[in-house]
Amino acid sequence: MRTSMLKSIVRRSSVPGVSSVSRRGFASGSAPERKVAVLGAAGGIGQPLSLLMKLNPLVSRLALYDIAGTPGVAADVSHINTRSEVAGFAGEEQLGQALEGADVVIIPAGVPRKPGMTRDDLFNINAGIVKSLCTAIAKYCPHALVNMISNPVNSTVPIAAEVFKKAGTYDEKRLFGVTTLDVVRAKTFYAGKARANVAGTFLCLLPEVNVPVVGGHAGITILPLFSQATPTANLSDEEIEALTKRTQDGGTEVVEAKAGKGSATLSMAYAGAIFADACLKGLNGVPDVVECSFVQSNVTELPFFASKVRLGKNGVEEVLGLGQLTDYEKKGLEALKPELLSSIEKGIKFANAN
Ligand SMILES: NC(=O)c1ccc[n+]([C@@H]2O[C@H](COP(=O)([O-])OP(=O)(O)OC[C@H]3O[C@@H](n4cnc5c(N)ncnc54)[C@H](O)[C@@H]3O)[C@@H](O)[C@H]2O)c1
Ligand SMILES: O=C(O)C[C@H](O)C(=O)O
Repeated sequence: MRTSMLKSIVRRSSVPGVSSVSRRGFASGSAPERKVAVLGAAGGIGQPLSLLMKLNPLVSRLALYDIAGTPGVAADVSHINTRSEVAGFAGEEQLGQALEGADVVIIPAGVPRKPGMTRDDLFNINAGIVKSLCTAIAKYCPHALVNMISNPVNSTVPIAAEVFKKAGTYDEKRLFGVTTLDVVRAKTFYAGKARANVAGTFLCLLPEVNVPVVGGHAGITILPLFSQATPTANLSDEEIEALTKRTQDGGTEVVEAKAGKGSATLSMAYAGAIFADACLKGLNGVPDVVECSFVQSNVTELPFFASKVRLGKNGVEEVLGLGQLTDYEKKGLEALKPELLSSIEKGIKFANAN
């Protein structure tokens, strides 16, 4: 009775990008056991992200960790009648337990921006938080796929890589900077201009919008490739420029609208849930799972770079190239490199100095 009820709820789940796996071949009952840990689970992103991961039929165990507040979040989320068992962990002494056996660790821990700040202004606080969390990941779940959300992503991912290298656990295939929100924004803004269907549905015959976003995750380092957007649309240079700028400034648009009460949380939770779902699908052997992510890369001369990545049973299966760029995009690519490199180097230096 309980199992059939649960299956029907999972089938009915309508979170875009989350329920599709059960549609694509894994009945909830046959999906492998997967533990997901959310670090920073009591925060603005952490809470809705925990909810979305609870709705994901691919998750069998959900560990919610924060410095405080997680028992309440876990109790609340655990009453939702979906597959996963939920446990809350609060305080450093419980971090190991939260991480043990995790297949995917999602990190939205750290302070958000206020108006007037850049993401790099968060470095001083968030670098230390990420470093200590990654030290624990190296100890308790060295093979987990790590989805880094904490800003500045352009630096926190290199910090994580250095921590894992020092611990002897680094596997470049398992470390991801989550840039999915840039893609989500680019799709939304493009669909508005191109009058396309913003997200695929069963009932709509129009193709779903897709826009690759490459580079990094801050200001001009965010480079949407609207020349590769699908479905194609006949947009003017001015329209492409405006779309590019709006995508690059999407985070700031939310920070200013929230007027001191933080940055994007709900859209980020949605984006984080899509990316974690893609990681789980890859681990489970679903073919052709491709998402943009900030990973160790040879696509440019920079050691880390966001581009399309094929996900598989070991994490990154293939880092895909940039494809054909327009002159405008080539200019954007060259312009972003110095800033992105300096953020990467700042992260590496921090991890090795402290
Ligand atoms: N990658 C992206 O696209 C993206 C998008 C939005 C926000 N962010 C970033 O995500 C981070 C979190 O944003 P938010 O709005 O959820 O902030 P928030 O302040 O609402 O929540 C952060 C949570 O992290 C927790 N935390 C702090 N130190 C911790 C530690 N050592 N271990 C575990 N948890 C800890 C806090 O207790 C809090 O609950 C920020 O750095 C923000 O800039 C990234
Ligand atoms: O803008 C921020 O500070 C948060 C996040 O990186 C975003 O893009 O919304």
